[in-house]
Amino acid sequence: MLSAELPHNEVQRQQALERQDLLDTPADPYLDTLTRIARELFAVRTVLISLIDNDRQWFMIRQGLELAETPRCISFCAHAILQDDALVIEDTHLDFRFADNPVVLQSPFIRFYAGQPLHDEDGQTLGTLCLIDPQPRGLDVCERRQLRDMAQLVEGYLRLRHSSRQAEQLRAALSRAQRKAMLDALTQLWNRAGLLHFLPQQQAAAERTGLRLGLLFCDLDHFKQVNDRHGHAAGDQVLWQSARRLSAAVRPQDVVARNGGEEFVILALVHDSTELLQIAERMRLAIAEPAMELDGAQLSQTASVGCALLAPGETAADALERADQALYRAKRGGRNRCEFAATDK
Ligand SMILES: Nc1nc2c(ncn2[C@@H]2O[C@H](COP(=O)(O)OP(=O)(O)OP(=O)(O)O)[C@@H](O)[C@H]2O)c(=O)[nH]1
Repeated sequence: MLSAELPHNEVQRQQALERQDLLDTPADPYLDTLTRIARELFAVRTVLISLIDNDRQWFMIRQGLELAETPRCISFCAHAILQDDALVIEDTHLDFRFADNPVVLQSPFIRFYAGQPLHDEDGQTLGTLCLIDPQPRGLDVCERRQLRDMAQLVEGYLRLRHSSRQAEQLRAALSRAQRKAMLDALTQLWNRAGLLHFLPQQQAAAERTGLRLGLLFCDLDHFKQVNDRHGHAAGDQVLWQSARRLSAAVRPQDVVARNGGEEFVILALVHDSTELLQIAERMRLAIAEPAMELDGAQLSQTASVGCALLAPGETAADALERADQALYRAKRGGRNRCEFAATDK
């Protein structure tokens, strides 16, 4: 195996990566969508947005791969960033640089790789948009152009995101180390610590804007059976897909967290209970349809949702508790349904 050399401008490249503040960030619903389309368009097992950090490659977005990062020394993308255009390996077994790479010899058994370098506005290479498959194959001229075009969309989106106010606020509020500690490794959503961090911020935003803070608890139904019947890895895949679907079902400024196990909590600013229940229903439907994909097989999954509006004078902890009780009612009432915790306030 041949590890990639460092780019001649590695120091500036790392600085650019730090400046963009892309490492250890939660999954982004728009990039999720784009890479999902790429996966279907190119009919490959895995699509990644991979960022090349000092000693690791970190997957900012991943479709069809469980790993969150790998050491840089075995990274294909570390080779790809040395090129101007895509690095395409049609069959890793025939390439001395990769034939005995652990990710070729073991899971995910990479045979085909195509990585299009991603540049920032100053031309620094941050990482790649890459396609991976366990079968050898090529990329024709048209597919190479499509990959280039998609990478351009990713680059454009990252630039816009970088300059957006939201990113500014996130950066101001959290250091990278803090943010990393608040991310759930399996789903790339905020974890419970993240949820508790954002709760007072969302509460303050509600007061500032005159909106109400809605709290939604979403729990997958009979999830234990998924693990029991299909195995823990399949359960993890269902959690991953559920996380993506829930993120896509709400607005980017809403907070989506994994509260633990198979329970998700969403914080959303809304006008009233009608709007909150619409979001709850959207979340329920997002899990139910279409069926979850499990390595070719399909699995029906439903979720129950309990929601509450933070009442005037109420603590966020009490409102969370009421939303949790509403979830309990939804479960008791037959599951695959939404319940709202009414108050007289
Ligand atoms: N695969 C996987 N399973 C998990 C994870 N965290 C928790 N679980 C499983 O989630 C299941 C939750 O089971 P229960 O609390 O009984 O709930 P349930 O089967 O979903 O039933 P209801 O919530 O009552 O509809 C347990 O089997 C846990 O082992 C995880 O990270 N990965």
